Amino acid sequence: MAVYTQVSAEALARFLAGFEVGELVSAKGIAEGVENSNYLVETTQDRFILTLYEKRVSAGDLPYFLALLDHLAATGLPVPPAIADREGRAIHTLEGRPACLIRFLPGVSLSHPTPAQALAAGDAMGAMHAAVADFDGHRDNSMGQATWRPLLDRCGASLDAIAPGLHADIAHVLTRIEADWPAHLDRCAIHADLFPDNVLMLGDRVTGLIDFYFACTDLRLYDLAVMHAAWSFDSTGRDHDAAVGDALIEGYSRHYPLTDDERGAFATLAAGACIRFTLSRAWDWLNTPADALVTRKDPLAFWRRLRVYDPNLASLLKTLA
Ligand SMILES: Nc1ncnc2c1ncn2[C@@H]1O[C@H](COP(=O)(O)OP(=O)(O)OP(=O)(O)O)[C@@H](O)[C@H]1O
Ligand SMILES: N[C@@H](CCO)C(=O)O
Repeated sequence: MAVYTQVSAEALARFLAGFEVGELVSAKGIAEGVENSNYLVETTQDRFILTLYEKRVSAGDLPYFLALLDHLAATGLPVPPAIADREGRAIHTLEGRPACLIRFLPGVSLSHPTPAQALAAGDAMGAMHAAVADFDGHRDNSMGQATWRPLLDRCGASLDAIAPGLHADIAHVLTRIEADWPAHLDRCAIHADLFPDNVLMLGDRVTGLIDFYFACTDLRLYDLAVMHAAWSFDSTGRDHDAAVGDALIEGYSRHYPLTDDERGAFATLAAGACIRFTLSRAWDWLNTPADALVTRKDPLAFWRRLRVYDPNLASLLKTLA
């Protein structure tokens, strides 16, 4: 589960007293997620999400994330803005961590999206990219393509404890991706982590896009490639559901039809997404104490997806053959 920082009832009641949100009724740690500590907070007026930002979110980036959320919310997209306190401040410190009180959105995140749900989610991503056309915030991608080689080096030979030969295999694939990376494609503010657990839905309707804490300026189509890799496989990365992947692209294409150039680059972008999540998960796998209150995610689940995005290369790798 992801509650790294415990918040006492007393500290939470004091914190909420600074807002016009009513009195604390209950607070529960939320099990989902690996990055930040999240609580579902109920007051006499409403429900909220309290997020305490942990390892990968730096306090200095919060103004960018909150400005992006405000911008998207103002265009009518279902994203949760942070609530300002009586003095107009949305960014706080609680139990020593940067913290925000966030509007609660209805809906549930799906474990097994259908093509109809993927169509709606792809459409929502397209609408989000259209909505940032006049957003002037900028943030470099702290987990972007240029960071993968240094992260691979930091993980080092320990990767072979996850699967023998993994370090050499990732290095090999990364060399190919670096050579083919389509850096000339359009850039804009992207979500960069729009997994099924970051999309809330009711039936086939998107009711929330959440967890913008990797948002950054990067290739627009890389966002769709991350989504494709995250949505159209089972949790082990072995089974690919092409209908879900196609539906995502179809929904997205209502806003931005893919050009031939973009179609040609898509597999490289998706293979890049596989590397990004293999490496971040591997880093966590190797560096999270076994008794931590968080479920480590399997790095190989993203690595296996390469069999779909680059079957020829995958067949040459010791860890995938
Ligand atoms: N604004 C919101 N409205 C309703 N539920 C929310 C909201 N924000 C977060 N949640 C709930 O909290 C869970 C964890 O939130 P979130 O995905 O932001 O955590 P995280 O640790 O950053 O996760 P990740 O591992 O995906 O990066 C979500 O799956 C969802 O159930
Ligand atoms: N969505 C990511 C966690 C954020 O880096 C994963 O599933 O690995």
